Amino acid sequence: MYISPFKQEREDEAHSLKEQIRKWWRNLHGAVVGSARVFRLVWGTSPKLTIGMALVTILQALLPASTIYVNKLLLDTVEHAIVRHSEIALAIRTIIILAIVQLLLNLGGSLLSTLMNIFQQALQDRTSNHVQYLLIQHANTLDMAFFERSESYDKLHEVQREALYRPVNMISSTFGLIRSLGTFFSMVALLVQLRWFLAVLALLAPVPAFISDARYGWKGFKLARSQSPLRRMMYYLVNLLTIDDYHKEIKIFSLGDFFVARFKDLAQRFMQESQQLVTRRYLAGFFWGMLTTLTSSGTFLYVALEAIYAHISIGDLTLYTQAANSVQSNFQNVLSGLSSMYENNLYLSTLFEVLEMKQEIPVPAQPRPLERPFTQGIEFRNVTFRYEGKEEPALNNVSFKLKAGETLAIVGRNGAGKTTLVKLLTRLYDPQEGQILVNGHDIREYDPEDLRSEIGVIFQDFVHYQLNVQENIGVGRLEFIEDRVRTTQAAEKSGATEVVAKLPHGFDTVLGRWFEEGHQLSGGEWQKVALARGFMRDSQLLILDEPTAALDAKAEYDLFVRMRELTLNRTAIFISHRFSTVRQADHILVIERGHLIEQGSHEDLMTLDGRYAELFNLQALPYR
Ligand SMILES: Nc1ncnc2c1ncn2[C@@H]1O[C@H](COP(=O)(O)OP(=O)(O)OP(=O)(O)O)[C@@H](O)[C@H]1O
Repeated sequence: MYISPFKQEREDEAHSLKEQIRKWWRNLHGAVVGSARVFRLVWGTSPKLTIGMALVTILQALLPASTIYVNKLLLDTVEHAIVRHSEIALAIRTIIILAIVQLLLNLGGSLLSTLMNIFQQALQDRTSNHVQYLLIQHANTLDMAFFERSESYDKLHEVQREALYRPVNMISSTFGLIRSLGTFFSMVALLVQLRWFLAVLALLAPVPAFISDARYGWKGFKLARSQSPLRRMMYYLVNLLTIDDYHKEIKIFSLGDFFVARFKDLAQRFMQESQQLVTRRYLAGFFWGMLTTLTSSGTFLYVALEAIYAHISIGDLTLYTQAANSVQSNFQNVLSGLSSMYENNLYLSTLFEVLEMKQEIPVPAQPRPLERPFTQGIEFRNVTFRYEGKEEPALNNVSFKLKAGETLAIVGRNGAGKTTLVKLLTRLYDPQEGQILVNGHDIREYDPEDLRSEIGVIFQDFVHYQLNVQENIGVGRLEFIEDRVRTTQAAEKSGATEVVAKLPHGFDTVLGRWFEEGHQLSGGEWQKVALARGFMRDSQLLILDEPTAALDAKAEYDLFVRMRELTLNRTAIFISHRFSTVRQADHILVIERGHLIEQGSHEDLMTLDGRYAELFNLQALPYR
């Protein structure tokens, strides 16, 4: 059967209209539910300020109708006095009283808007701090996998950009809505007394403008979402050019202009897309707004004619025109309040989405306590792990055992899967297949926090905390963050003592360049400080991911002399590309593209004459 494309289009339109209405309803419902959630959030920030705002709103709602009514009374009194000269004295007294009431109402109005500004600003600051607090507190409970998804960054970025001010916006639009509704109904009551049909007209005129505005609000949100990666890239470029860590390389490779040009390019694209939408939004607003203006002018003309024919008084005329204008503008406020609630709700739904995300690594209901000391070491049983979105496993069917108190070295080329093994052992991820046992039990039986507290890890890309040395080392064990004796001991173990000795305020020197009087360290010095952090813990398992990569030959030698003592009776794992380090381990794993291809002691592996022997000889070659 042939279906005319036009008919099809109309059917599509009808279908989409139905869909649209359904969507509208859903969105309106969402906005109301959303506003309840936001209200709880803002209330949680400051109940007093929220109540203050609510009270001011109610008073503000009733003010315009009162002012207009007093105006009417004033004009009617004047008209009476002009017509009937005999009652002039009484009229003057009434006018003075009414003028005082009007003055008080005006002063009251200014006072209320001043109070509103104060409450709103105070609530705004508190709420954005509160939201930021909730956000970092929640982010702290999320897993590594969450932080590795680009859409997580988009959402976090959107939340940081929008969700800090939107809750108070939402509340003020809700209160604004209540205020407009209050004023609106009081005005309608005034208006209906005179001519009901003008009230209806005033009601209907702003509807198209509202529909158009809400539609553009939705489009704006969709655009902001789709532009999120673009914005993040811009943000990243700003970071590249403003953070000291990157500056050196950018200067030497003369990359500055290149990145600035890229930023400019992106900014232009970004501006073009969003400006087009903003222009269309305001033009549509202007166009539909004209309808309201026309209605308002028509009303005025009609009422003026009614006054000329003496169907209504002069007081009625002013009441009528002011009330009609006010009904229109307040109805428009109600509708745009709804549309802005809806828009705010879209952005805030991302905040709640992030806040509702749950930790994916399951924690057992009744975790098994970890024994001290470990008696059974570590075992990987047929462990296979794939990163999200990757086909090839980063670790494929890996099995090995390590006795308690032994040292293990892991070698392999870049990207072989060494760090991944450590991440699995510390439960930053769970393997898809196989089991990891610590002290004879699957690590999933332990509380991840307990497990991690028994492990001291220093990753290859450790954090350069822009804090003082004491804290940089102390964060290794928070309960002793201020304990100078312990941090000094840890620094001795890692070789950081000589670094500290050179600093102007010793342990109290702030490291890095971000804060005032910050002192920058060299790569190897930072590594010694980070290592000290690892030694702060009296953990049963020490893991060092390329601990000597940034150390000079003497520092590396010293560290390993100490390491023997330090790891005595303690299980230790280190990842290293330096075979002088690796050969000292009790057990060595050779990993290649996720597979464990060889394992044993240095002597075993040299006798085997396989990949380990090949790599070892390759590294030894230049020294022969
Ligand atoms: N977060 C991640 N998401 C997806 N893939 C990852 C992630 N981290 C690592 N990979 C991939 O997993 C593989 C193993 O990475 P891993 O970091 O374990 O290697 P590595 O042996 O420690 O390398 P290197 O010696 O360079 O530090 C690599 O192919 C890497 O691209």
